[in-house]
Amino acid sequence: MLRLDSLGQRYGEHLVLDDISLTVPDGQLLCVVGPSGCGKSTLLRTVAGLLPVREGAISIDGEPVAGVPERLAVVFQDYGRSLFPWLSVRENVALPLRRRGMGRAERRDEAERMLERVGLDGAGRRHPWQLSGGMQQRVAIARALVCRPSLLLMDEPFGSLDAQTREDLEDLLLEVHRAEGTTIVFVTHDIDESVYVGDRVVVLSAGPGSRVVLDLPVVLPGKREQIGTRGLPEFVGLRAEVGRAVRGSAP
Ligand SMILES: Nc1ncnc2c1ncn2[C@@H]1O[C@H](COP(=O)(O)OP(=O)(O)OP(=O)(O)O)[C@@H](O)[C@H]1O
Repeated sequence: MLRLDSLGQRYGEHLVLDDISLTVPDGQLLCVVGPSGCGKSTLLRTVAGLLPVREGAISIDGEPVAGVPERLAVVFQDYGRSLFPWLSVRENVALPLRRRGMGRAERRDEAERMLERVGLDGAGRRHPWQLSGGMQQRVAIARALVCRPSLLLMDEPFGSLDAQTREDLEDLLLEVHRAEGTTIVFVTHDIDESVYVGDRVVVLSAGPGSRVVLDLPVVLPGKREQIGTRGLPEFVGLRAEVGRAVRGSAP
């Protein structure tokens, strides 16, 4: 469980986040949306231990966050720079397992299992630069999940992909989330995307000093599916509610 208690964050004198309190239960996929510059990435960077906690507290499974937490993985938008071009796809995915002291054969098997999970079985011997952007982001997701993190942070992970690939990866994320049960905090600009992938959507107000202005559970009937789900009256209603909160909080 991830817990934020009255979290505040600033860059020098510039207050970015103010009094953010949230509890994310195990296995939840939480989406965070808000106007540009409101502090979504700052929130993720703080949870990831990349920025010191200035006010309030963060804990993961009851342990206060101080430095980069052990069982945490992060996927950024910029897949092109997140993979090592000189390593094969399989070696990229297996890399985090080295630090765990896992033997070579076991590392290879685990990497192959994750590649299969993200629909890239057979691509293990290729290099990242031989793959499309969408395939590279699948590799980044496989690498993030290979250590079975207790928390996965995703910062606009599909932001630079074309619409079709983006939809494919949203569905892949839902599938992997169902199978692995990982707790995920997913930052996106895209209101539709937040309602489509989220179990819950949190909207931050415009800065300086962003706060939570909406905390909405997403309950949709049936299995999510791109065309059908987005046409449901429940989906349309939730999207409008999130849209109003984002627009209402914009400067
Ligand atoms: N390293 C930094 N030093 C100083 N100010 C920063 C730094 N990083 C971000 N900021 C400022 O903090 C505020 C929040 O930035 P952040 O990137 O967290 O917002 P965001 O909601 O993720 O934005 P976007 O949606 O446009 O990606 C902005 O005003 C930004 O200019």
